[in-house]
Amino acid sequence: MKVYFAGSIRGGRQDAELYRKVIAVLKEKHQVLTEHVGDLSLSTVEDKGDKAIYEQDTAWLRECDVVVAECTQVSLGVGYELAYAEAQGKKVHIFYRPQETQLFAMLTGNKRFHIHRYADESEILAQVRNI
Ligand SMILES: O=c1[nH]c(=O)n([C@H]2C[C@H](O)[C@@H](COP(=O)(O)O)O2)cc1CO
Repeated sequence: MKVYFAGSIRGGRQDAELYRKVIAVLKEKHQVLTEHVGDLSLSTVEDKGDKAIYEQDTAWLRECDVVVAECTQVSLGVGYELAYAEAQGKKVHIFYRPQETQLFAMLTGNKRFHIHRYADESEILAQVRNI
């Protein structure tokens, strides 16, 4: 499948190393369209231009088969992507660590989203292997 992985960039890069590992697991079976989200050297300031980022990412959201989002680190960009994916009728998996954040009702209350709670890295990697 073509996977759109969503994770915080300008919202904060505290989990960037985890995103990299999740993407590596996804790549064992799937094509990941957004590998840059797990790039530890990714700049959070505009380089290729925000318009280009928006146009590329929304094109990938239309192209993908499934969206996988890690939402522990709050990101408006990821929230926007989730709503865009829902409007496109895409399957959406959302992962978060409940011990660190109370996820938003607009996500956990949406029965079209598949919500996965996990405690640590080994748990999310095992869950992602089942996608
Ligand atoms: O440089 C970027 N490249 C990019 O692809 N994005 C997309 C992919 C991420 O899943 C999401 C992160 O949003 P934010 O930057 O608001 O945390 O937005 C976001 C940015 C920066 O906002």
